[in-house]
Amino acid sequence: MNAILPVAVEGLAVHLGGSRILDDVALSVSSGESVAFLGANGSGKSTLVRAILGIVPASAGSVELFGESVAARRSVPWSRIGYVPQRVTASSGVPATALEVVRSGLLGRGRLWADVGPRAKRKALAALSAVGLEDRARDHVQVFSGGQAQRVLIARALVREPDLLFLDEPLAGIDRDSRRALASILSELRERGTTLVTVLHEMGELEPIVERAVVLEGGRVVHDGAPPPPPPGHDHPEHDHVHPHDSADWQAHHAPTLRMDPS
Ligand SMILES: Nc1ncnc2c1ncn2[C@@H]1O[C@H](COP(=O)(O)OP(=O)(O)OP(=O)(O)O)[C@@H](O)[C@H]1O
Repeated sequence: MNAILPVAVEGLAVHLGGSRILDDVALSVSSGESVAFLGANGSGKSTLVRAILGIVPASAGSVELFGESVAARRSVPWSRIGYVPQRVTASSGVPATALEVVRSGLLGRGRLWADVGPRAKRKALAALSAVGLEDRARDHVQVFSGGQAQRVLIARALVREPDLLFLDEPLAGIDRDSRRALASILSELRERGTTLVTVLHEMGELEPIVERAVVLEGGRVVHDGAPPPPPPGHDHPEHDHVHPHDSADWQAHHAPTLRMDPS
C-alpha cells in the first residue's frame, strides 16, 4: 500500500502577468523529509510554494497535499500545514502583540475545534517560548527587529503543530544568532518527524538539516537529489564546529520542548 505523500506535484505550470513562471514541474515530498527549493533570484521558488499551497492558480498540472487536490481547497487538511511566508512584517500597521499574532495561527476556516480562551493562550505562549520570545509576548510586533518578527511568524506556524511546514527564505535578513536559532528549531522539528519544505538562496546554517535539494532554473526543475556542495571557499566554518543546539545564547535557557499542547 502506498503511503499518502504530504506533497505530490505533477506537470505543474503557472502563468502570471502573461509570463510562464513555472513549467512542467514534478516532485513529491515524503513524510518526514526535509527538502530545500534552491535557485537564483526569480527562478520560481516562491511561486512554486505558493502554487503548492493554492495561493496562485495552476494553469496546468496538479498539486496534492496529503492526497487531496489543492484545487478542491475544502478537502485539504489545512490544520496539518504551516506556512511562513517570505519576510513580511508580522502585522500590517495594526498594533498587535506577539501573543496576538501567534494566537491568530489557531484561527482558520474549517477549524471547528478552533482553540479559544486560556488553552489558546497557553499554546501561543509555548510557541513563543519555542522561538525564544516568551518574555516579549505582550510587546507590539511593530517594535521588533527583523529577526524577532521572523520568529513571531515561525511561532504562528508552529502553534498549529503542523505535520508539514513550508518556510520561504527564512534566513533572509536575520543575524547569525537568529539563523542558528532557526536551524536549532528546525532540527528539533525534524527529529519529531515534521516534513519540511524550505525555500533558500543558499543553505547556510540550514545545511545540516537539508537532505534533498530541488533546484529551479527559469521555472523548471534542473536538479532533484543530494544537496549541491557549498561553493568553493565557502565552507561555513561556524557550523562545521557548532551543533545548532549549542548555538545562540537564548537556546540555552529556552532549549524548549516544541510540544505546543499544554495538556
Ligand atoms: N504576481 C506576479 N505577476 C507577474 N510576475 C510574477 C508574479 N509573481 C512572481 N512573478 C515573477 O515570477 C518570477 C519568479 O518569481 P519568484 O518570486 O517565484 O522567484 P524566486 O525564485 O522565489 O525569487 P527570489 O529568490 O528573488 O525570491 C519572477 O520573474 C517574478 O518577477
